[in-house]
Amino acid sequence: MSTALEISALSKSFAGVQAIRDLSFTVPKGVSTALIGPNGAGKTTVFNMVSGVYGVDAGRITVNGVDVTGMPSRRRIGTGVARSFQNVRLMPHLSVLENLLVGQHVRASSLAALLTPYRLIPNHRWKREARAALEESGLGRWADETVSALPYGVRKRIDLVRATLAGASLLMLDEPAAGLNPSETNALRDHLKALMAKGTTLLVVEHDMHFVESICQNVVVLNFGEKIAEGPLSRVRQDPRVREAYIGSDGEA
Ligand SMILES: Nc1ncnc2c1ncn2[C@@H]1O[C@H](COP(=O)(O)OP(=O)(O)OP(=O)(O)O)[C@@H](O)[C@H]1O
Repeated sequence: MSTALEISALSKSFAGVQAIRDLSFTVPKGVSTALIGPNGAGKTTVFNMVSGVYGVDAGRITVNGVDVTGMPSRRRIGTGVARSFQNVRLMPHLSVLENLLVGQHVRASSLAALLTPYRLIPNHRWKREARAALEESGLGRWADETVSALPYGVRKRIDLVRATLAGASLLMLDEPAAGLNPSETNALRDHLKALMAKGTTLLVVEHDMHFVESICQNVVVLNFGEKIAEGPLSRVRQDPRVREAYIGSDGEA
């Protein structure tokens, strides 16, 4: 089975604090995976290294077979990885469609393509694709609405459409269910399942274990920057090291 993400012997410290220590794990294509662990375990640091926000002190990161370890953040999208942040990063004063078109620019193959005035071309290919992706996700009716006017759960899902339109086959989600009400959580879950059915692999940091269980086939557990367990959630939550790590933390495993 080919791999969407391979992390090998990764380490990172900040001013003497070892945030990640000799971490290795693999996300096979099609096996959506959750990175879990108590607060401060190092989950966000891993996300930041995979997306290129932080450099690594040691180790290697491979996305879809391409070594991205020293690659600038903006070039990593070309390898098929995209990240959705906990706080949705859409431009609030633009319409949904405009936000998606801004995201599409990362796909521009040349300066000429980048400068194409898509606003002046009513049926620009990117516009058609963006509308089709919104329709497919059941979000078509919001296409021309200003983002700031939309409910949070809808914005969150538009952010997913943005990431996948930009060509992501490995989608990293930072606490996707945080701040959503139950019906928004269900809509998000359905949306993610539809993306997975189309071949997207997820890497998720999430504290809601019911949500993790419903979308991830595998979990990797971190504690103090080290991997302490790996496997299906049902098995991992029985692991004595995992149970011990969560005692005294406000998390739930
Ligand atoms: N930019 C930074 N500067 C200094 N220390 C940092 C930085 N980023 C993370 N750390 C430290 O690295 C460790 C891991 O933090 P990280 O945010 O990755 O954990 P986490 O598992 O994502 O936690 P949470 O569940 O609370 O978000 C912590 O000790 C944290 O204080």
